[in-house]
Amino acid sequence: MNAPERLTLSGIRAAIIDLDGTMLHTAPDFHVAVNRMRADLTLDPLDIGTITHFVGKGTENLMRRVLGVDYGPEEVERHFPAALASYEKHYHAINGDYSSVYPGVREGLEALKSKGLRLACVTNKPISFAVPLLDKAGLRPYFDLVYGGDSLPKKKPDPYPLLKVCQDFGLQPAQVVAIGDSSNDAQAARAAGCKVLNVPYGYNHGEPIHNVDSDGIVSTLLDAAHLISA
Ligand SMILES: O=C(O)COP(=O)(O)O
Ligand SMILES: [Mg+2]
Repeated sequence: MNAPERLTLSGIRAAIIDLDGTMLHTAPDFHVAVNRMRADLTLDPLDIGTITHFVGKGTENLMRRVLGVDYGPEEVERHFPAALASYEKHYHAINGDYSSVYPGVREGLEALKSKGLRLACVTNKPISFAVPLLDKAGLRPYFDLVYGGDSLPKKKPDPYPLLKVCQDFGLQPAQVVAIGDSSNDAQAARAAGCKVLNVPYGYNHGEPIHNVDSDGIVSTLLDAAHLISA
């Protein structure tokens, strides 16, 4: 990995930006919705740190992990449909109410746009959660494309969503940089042949982001924009 101060990425025409843990601090939304679901199932609440470590691989995975705290694999599957229905209802009801936009996000998106880059948001969050959240935060207008975890046949860390964006934009993967907070984003980008930058402030499954193979760690999206040129 290059030292951030010497890192530059040139020949970049588009950026693919992750949502949870990269643009928005959504952990408090997950915390509220998961615990309302758990209350419906007469389960005790979990602390925010435990829930946050389970975020990143989509809603179905999150449900299995938060049920797995109490149940073995068979019981998890038995309770899964009720848990998912309850969680979706509660998440929709509070989506964005407890979230905040991280510092440097708006400025970073502005800077990337002013460099002439096209922007896509690729998240493992379901699309029916992702678009209203981006709208509420005022970030939706920056993006030419938004793909959720259920928009395409495969989700990150599979490279498919990133390759789909490259194809949609008519660009080679080497002309595209992915920016995200987790190993999912980095693995998807590496497998697609895209460049990748990580931010250190998000949710990397409770693991240090420094162990993830990327082209560099940037402290904000604005710092990322400063390193990128067309
Ligand atoms: O909802 C998730 O599992 C994480 O979503 P992300 O891909 O935006 O980090
Ligand atoms: Mg993320």
